[in-house]
Formats: sequence, structure tokens, C-alpha cells
Amino acid sequence: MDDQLALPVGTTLDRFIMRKQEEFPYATGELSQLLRDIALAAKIVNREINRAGLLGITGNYGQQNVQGEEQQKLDVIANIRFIRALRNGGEVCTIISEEDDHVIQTGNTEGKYIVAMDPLDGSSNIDVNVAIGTIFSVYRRTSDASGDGTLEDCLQSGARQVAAGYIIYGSSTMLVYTTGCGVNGFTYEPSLGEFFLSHPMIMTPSEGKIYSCNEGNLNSFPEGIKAYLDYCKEQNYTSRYIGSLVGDFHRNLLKGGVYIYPATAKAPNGKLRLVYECNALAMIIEQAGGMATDGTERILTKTPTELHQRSPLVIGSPEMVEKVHTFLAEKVLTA
Ligand SMILES: O=P(O)(O)OC[C@H]1O[C@](O)(COP(=O)(O)O)[C@@H](O)[C@@H]1O
Repeated sequence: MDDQLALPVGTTLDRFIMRKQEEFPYATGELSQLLRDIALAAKIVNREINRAGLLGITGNYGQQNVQGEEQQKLDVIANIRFIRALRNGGEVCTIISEEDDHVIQTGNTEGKYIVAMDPLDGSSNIDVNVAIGTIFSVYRRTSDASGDGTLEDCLQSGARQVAAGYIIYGSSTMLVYTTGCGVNGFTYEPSLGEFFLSHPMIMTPSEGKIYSCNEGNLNSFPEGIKAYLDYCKEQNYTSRYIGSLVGDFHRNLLKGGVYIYPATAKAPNGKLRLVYECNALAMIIEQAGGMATDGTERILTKTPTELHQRSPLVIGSPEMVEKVHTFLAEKVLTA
């Protein structure tokens, strides 16, 4: 964790990015510009979300995405806005999006970066005014920087991320990200159109009392997860699950807790997507002193073979994730 440059709360995102770049003498400024492009798209999407009910942009878009999920109008709008900002910025050659079957070549053939994103996470909550989010991962391309990004560029393990983050559109809008030197959170001030540093160097508590999972799927959970949930109830832990990964993750990051989306009968590989949901949050939680696994393997060491592949996810306070592992291992042994 770099503590050389602890910038004060209230520092603008732009200034923070610039000052952090100065710590890397060989930095070219391209990643900094990419982060600014993401912040710009976040401001635009935030505005659309806030006005959605007035502009008639709530509800279904009338088509399904590659996951077979009904696309919401705001899913499509957020996707367009982030793609446009990244394309216009010029730093990104290829984008992977939850809303697109195939990779998106931006035409920035000199662009050094790949972005994987879930433009709007928590789709089931969009129309009911519950926190939703955007999740993003940034990779440096491994192919020559003269042409479109390759599939190999897009299927790198999470450990190769150069930056990762999310935007939460909740009671306030925040951008939380890491470039591998700690996790910082910025709160959006709409009247000034600026993100300001509000949560410097976030560390998650090693232990917590909150567990988050959809117990509606309990009957098809692995025995180890069922046993862990019983343990949580014996410990009088609190159950909190809003059904938006970003919202549940953000709460648990700050307060301490564990989010679990295991393999189920309905989703034998879990529901969440490794490349643009799990990897980014795994980098954030590890930078904040927490853990992220699929129940056994560290998320960041998994090398994806498909763009939209799913993975079980256990993420949060390290002692709680370890406890889940203990119960999973025990049940495997006694099965
Ligand atoms: O309704 P379920 O099965 O509990 O799933 C909820 C989970 O699925 C998600 O909605 C998946 O994300 P999308 O909304 O982007 O498809 C997560 O945000 C959330 O944690």
C-alpha cells in the first residue's frame, strides 16, 4: 500500500489521479485519461438514472442479452454511454461488456488498454430505486499495440488487472477504485459535477457480522454453505441482501461482512460473471485486506476461457471467507 502520498479528503478525483500518476516516473498518462473517461461516463449515467422515471427510460428494452436476461432500457443506455466515452478517449482498443455477446473493437488500434465492464449491475433493482452500480476492470493488452485487441487480450486472469473499480448509484453516487496501490472512494457532488475524495485508503474489517446471499435458493446450496448460514444464525449475525452485487459488496466492504453467491442447481457455476463482475471486486477486496474465492480457488488466479463465463463467489472480510472455506471443506470430507 502506498502511503507516501496521502491526499486529503475533499481532493478532486482529477487532482488525485494526476498526483498519483506523478508517483510513476514512466507513466504516460493514458491510464489516467482512461480513468477520467470512466468518471465522465459515470456522471452521465448517474444523471440518466436519477431522471429515468421522468424520461420514460425505466422498464424492459424488449430484447435479451447473451445471458438470456431481459435487458432494461438503462442497461442499454449505460452500455452505450460507457462505450462512447472509452471509444472517444482513445486509450482503449477493446471492450468486453455484459450487454454484448462479442468483444467491442473501438477502432483505437493504438490503444494499450482493454476494459471489461458490467455497465449496470443489479438490473432487477433499476426500477425500484434500490442501489445499482457499474463494475469495471482494466488490463494492458498483451498483443502488439497496432490493431484490434485479441481474444487472448480479453481472457487474462484477474491478477493481471492494472485497475479495477465500481460506481455505486445509491443514496449518494460514489466511485471506488484501485490501481494496485490501495482502494480510494470518491463521492459525487452533482451541483459541481465533481467527484471528491471521501473514503481514502479503505480497509475492510477482518471480521464482520453481516452475511449476504439469496437464501431463496437455500435448498440448492452446497451443504457447506447451508452449514455456514446456520453458523451465522447461531452467531446472531445480520442478514443483508439487496440483490445488487455492487450495493451488497460496498456495504460489506465498509462495515465488514461476507457476500456469497454459490453454485446452485439453477446455476451450477454460480450466477456472477468472472471477467466483468468477480475480477474487479476481487482486486478491490484484496487491496482492502479482504479475500475473494470461488469457495476454494482465489478468484484472481482463475484464467477465463470464455468472455461470459460464470463463477461462484465468496467475497469479503478475510476471517469470514476463511470460515466459509472451513465449512465447505468439512462437508466435502463428511459427504
Ligand atoms: O436475484 P439473484 O439470483 O439473487 O441475483 C442477484 C445478483 O445478480 C446480479 O443482479 C447480477 O448482475 P446483473 O444485474 O448485472 O445481471 C447481481 O447484482 C446480484 O447480486
